[in-house]
Amino acid sequence: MPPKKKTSFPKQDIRVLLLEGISASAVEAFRAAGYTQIEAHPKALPEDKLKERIAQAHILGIRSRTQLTAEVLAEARRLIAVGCFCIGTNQVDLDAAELAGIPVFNAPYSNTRSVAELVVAQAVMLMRGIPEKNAKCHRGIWDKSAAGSHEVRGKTLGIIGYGHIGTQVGVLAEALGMRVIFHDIQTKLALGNAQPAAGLDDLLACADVVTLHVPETPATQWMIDSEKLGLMKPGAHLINASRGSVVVIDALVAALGAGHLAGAAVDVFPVEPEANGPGFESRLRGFDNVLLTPHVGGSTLEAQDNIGTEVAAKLIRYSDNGSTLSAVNFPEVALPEHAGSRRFLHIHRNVPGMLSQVNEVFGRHALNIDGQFLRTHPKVGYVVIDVAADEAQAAALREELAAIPGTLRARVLY
Ligand SMILES: NC(=O)C1=CN([C@@H]2O[C@H](COP(=O)(O)OP(=O)(O)OC[C@H]3O[C@@H](n4cnc5c(N)ncnc54)[C@H](O)[C@@H]3O)[C@@H](O)[C@H]2O)C=CC1
Ligand SMILES: O=C(O)C(=O)COP(=O)(O)O
Repeated sequence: MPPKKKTSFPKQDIRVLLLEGISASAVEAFRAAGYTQIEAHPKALPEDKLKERIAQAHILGIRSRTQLTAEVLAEARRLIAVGCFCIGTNQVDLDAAELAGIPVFNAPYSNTRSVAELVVAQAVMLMRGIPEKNAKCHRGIWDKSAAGSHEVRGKTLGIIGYGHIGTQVGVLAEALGMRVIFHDIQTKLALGNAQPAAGLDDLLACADVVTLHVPETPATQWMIDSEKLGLMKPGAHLINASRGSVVVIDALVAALGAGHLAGAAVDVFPVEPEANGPGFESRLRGFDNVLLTPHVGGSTLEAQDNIGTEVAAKLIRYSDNGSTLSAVNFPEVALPEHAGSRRFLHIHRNVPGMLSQVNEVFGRHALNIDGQFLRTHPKVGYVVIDVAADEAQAAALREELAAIPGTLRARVLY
């Protein structure tokens, strides 16, 4: 018996393009779900190549490096969904993707713990002056001394951005005996004994170690500049594993150069190299008291394996079933299975009269609707209709749905 046809064209024609060394667990998940055309690249693609390849892809997987601008998305004529195999989605023009009818998914928690573990370890290393001592040992210099070296126990950790990662960092830091204060733009439930700071400036003035866990937004861009660094306690440490655009590097260089800060750990940079190998430039290079890491906060095998499975599952569910639950830019529809009926997906501009035009199409064919699910965002609507239609009717219906003015995408699943 031929396999049940789930999509408007056979699964073996759906092209999945995975960039930036996405875990093999994602490839396995797609294969297990019957997808055969999976192309996986170990690196990001340069923009011209990306435009060329995105034009052919139906499903695209990226990490934090690939910039999906409106210009790049304009080439994505066949693309049905994007998976960010990471937490941040700032690398995607989410509005442009939505207006093109493309839902974007991510893995909001899969690498949270990996980042938190690294940050807590960095806090310990910085407070002990280990980066400098390590560098000296490598140069053959023995510098056994307690000067400037402190336990973290009893010291204050200031967390800016008390979300998933920030709270985990706080819990782990308290286990080491640190006093935790935080600043967030939203009111947050404080875990353990953590306390909200009176404000950002207050946090900066009180903390021995400041760690950043905000997303990249217009408000967080260059948020830590020379003025904010100047508010930090003399001899304090800064950790940035959020986004490179949050800290003004020249200001950090000045604060370290002047000895105002005792050290820093930086995992993310305003400009990051496209690929592994030589080519990393930063004014922070050469400071013995600065821990530099190549954006590896979330790069553990455990996290990458989980992310591969999680985001692939969301993409497969959307491709097979139409569910957009947990999409970051799209009307969210949680859909039941639809055995016995064909499923039509209609993504459209959210303008008056759209639903009645969609229903008219089914009315013309005198078909009963088994189920209908609608969610809208201000600019985009997503309606899913289950109907017992035969193959020929389904093809005709899809054409008619696609012809409704304002349609962004029309697909049939069964
Ligand atoms: N270095 C790495 O490899 C990784 C970096 N990240 C970065 O970490 C960021 C945070 O991740 P999560 O904790 O999962 O995000 P989240 O969304 O759970 O938490 C972010 C928190 O920041 C707060 N916030 C937003 N704007 C703010 C502002 N202007 N001032 C103060 N607080 C503000 C939010 O209200 C929220 O509570 C991600 O957006 C990503 O950029 C995430 C994973 C790995
Ligand atoms: O999850 C995130 O937001 C990260 O920054 C990790 O990005 P990556 O998958 O390592 O490119």
